[in-house]
Amino acid sequence: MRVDIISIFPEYFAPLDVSLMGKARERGILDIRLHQLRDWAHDVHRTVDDTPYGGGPGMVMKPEIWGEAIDAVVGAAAAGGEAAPEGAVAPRMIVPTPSGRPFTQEVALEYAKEPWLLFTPARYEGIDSRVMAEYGFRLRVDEVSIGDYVLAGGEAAVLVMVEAVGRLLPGVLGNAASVADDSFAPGTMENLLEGPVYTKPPTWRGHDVPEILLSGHHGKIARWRRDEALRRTAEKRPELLARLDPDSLDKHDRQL
Ligand SMILES: COc1cccc(Cn2ccc3ccc(-c4cc(N)[nH]n4)cc32)c1
Repeated sequence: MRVDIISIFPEYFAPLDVSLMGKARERGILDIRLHQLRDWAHDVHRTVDDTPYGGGPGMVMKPEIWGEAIDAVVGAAAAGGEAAPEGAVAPRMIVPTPSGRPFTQEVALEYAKEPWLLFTPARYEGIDSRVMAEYGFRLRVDEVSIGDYVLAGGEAAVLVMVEAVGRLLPGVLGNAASVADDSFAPGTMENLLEGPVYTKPPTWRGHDVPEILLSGHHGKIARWRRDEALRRTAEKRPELLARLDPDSLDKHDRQL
């Protein structure tokens, strides 16, 4: 998967050089390319923002700069300037914003199927809306929110999304099963929160690991883990239980 990120703070993405994402880049599973938006600002101060039409606080990011940057990044492939990933003529353009559709595991799975993503994290009060209109159809623009709180810009949201999507790509996680066991992943534990996890020592500062986990009885362990997931979900995210397929709950589940 190719990932292009256009930002006035490309240094914000240094974390993508380390850990799982860093290894995925080294192994060629992820091809992440960073672009400094100001490289397409031609005035001496490399200005990327201006005052909002209609007045109001803050500044808005200028459409011309974004248009030139996106055309350069996307056009280079479309113009045959370089091999587009897996024949993709154009990327999916993803715009982080507080007013977007919720970014969920389902959306991460949707993005993980794309050969090429273009992230356009903004600053100030956002990007002139005509940019999303200009590329809406051709780049299948998706405006997404990573949560109901307001960040200072889109870069942190891009870090979150690249990690959530990157870990789903084949070969990135050592233990492929762990993706299938994710909370919110389709399958037996879907839409349930993770239960508690333990490792050695069996006792630590007077806290014992639940006996069942030391029993070696895999059927009972699986049952205990599902019970804990159901309990934790009922306690912390009851609304997720309402989304569960009733047929996926057995007699034992219903007794909890
Ligand atoms: C656009 O409307 C805004 C209103 C007030 C402040 C800001 C700040 N800001 C600028 C660019 C930007 C990109 C994403 C986010 C963001 C995403 C989520 N889930 N929270 N916050 C916030 C951003 C924007």
